Amino acid sequence: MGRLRFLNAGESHGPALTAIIEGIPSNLKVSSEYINKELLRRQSGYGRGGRMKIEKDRVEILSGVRFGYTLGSPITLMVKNKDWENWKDIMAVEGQPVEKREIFNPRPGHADLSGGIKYGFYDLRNVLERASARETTTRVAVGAVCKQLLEDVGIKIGSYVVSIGDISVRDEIEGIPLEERFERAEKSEVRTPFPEEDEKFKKLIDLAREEGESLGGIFEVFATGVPVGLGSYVQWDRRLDGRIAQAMMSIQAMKGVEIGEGFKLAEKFGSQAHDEIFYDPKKGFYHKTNRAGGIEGGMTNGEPIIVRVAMKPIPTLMKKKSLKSVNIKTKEPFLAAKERSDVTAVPAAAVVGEAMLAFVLTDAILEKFGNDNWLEIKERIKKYREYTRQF
Ligand SMILES: Cc1cc2nc3c(=O)[nH]c(=O)nc-3n(C[C@H](O)[C@H](O)[C@H](O)COP(=O)(O)O)c2cc1C
Ligand SMILES: C=C(O[C@@H]1CC(C(=O)O)=C[C@@H](OP(=O)(O)O)[C@H]1O)C(=O)O
Repeated sequence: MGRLRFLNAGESHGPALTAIIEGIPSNLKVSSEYINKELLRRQSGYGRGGRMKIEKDRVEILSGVRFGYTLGSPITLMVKNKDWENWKDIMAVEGQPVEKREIFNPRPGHADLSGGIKYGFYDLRNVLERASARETTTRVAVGAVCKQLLEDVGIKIGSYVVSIGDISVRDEIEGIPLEERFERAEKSEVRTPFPEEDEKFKKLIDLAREEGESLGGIFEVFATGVPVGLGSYVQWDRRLDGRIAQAMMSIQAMKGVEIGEGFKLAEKFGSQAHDEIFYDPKKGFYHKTNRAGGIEGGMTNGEPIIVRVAMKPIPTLMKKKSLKSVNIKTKEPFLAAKERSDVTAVPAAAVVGEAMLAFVLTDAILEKFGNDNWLEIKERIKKYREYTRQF
């Protein structure tokens, strides 16, 4: 909605993934080390498949930065696909493939069939290469640039996993501060705030793997230190909750988004559903509850933003649990199965969710406080925070 935008490009097994971000102001300190840490976080998490053993994602900054500071010009980020070496002949970027390995078998739960029909391909690799969640690598790189901007003005973004399959810690997280949930999740192999309970989740994931099954789950992403008044109520497409929901739903396999208490609010009486307003001469207006998840009327209300996202189970299944499908050439039925896939990727998806929230919030910050020079913008944010306290 604002001026910030990014495009990414790249096929899952192509030579590299790239992203161009435009609209990041000048004079912001950014480091590739920070980006690489985020890329590593996205690659980890129990339940990932063989591909993650091959890739060691590292960013190369190709434009828009000099001496560690942004120029205000487009920033190009590139991550090479190590797996490309193994797929060169199949991907055949130029000319005829040396090895022709076409895919005529569409997998249920993927873009394969609709994508083939829509774009007129019988080789479904032409669809799956771009529909793959591999591209979320560069979303995380973009998000890492945005996070560096946000952190410079005291806005922190984090996430943690709430459930995988039918095991949930949703009730257990009540009462634990958001930042603590995040810190604890960073020590967990499945990214829940309870690393001591990892075995329970790992057992379920192992069982799913043995059965040729896959799992989905739920994660939460939050932002603290957010000023009041990002986004707007004046037009549908300026509403911040709508923008966040779109950003989350755009991640492969995400099927539901809630802000704050979300669907639970629907069951409550009004008197239990809203956040009462209080005033303190030192800190200004505040709330004692945060059922709204930090957003009212399409705008931030100064409380932490809390977003809950549901991911469906990974659609690629192993032989034992193959799903029925039909070959697009022969029209013969077959059982969809592959030899390599993640069993679950909820922990990784949470990191992608952080990146998407970082992007939407950076966009909203720049929309409200200006676009050109970060040093100027930072001053404005400081003054605005003071004004908010005194309002
Ligand atoms: C981080 C991440 C990793 C994923 N890994 C796999 C995978 O290994 N195998 C697979 O079939 N789908 C995987 N997916 C899910 C598919 O990309 C997704 O289900 C598919 O594109 C269709 O999703 P849609 O219906 O939401 O568009 C992954 C998704 C994410 C976010
Ligand atoms: C490569 C990544 O995720 C991939 C997402 C994905 C899919 O279909 O979405 C399928 C798998 O890739 P492959 O078919 O090469 O085994 C995952 O590994 C990644 O997250 O970096």
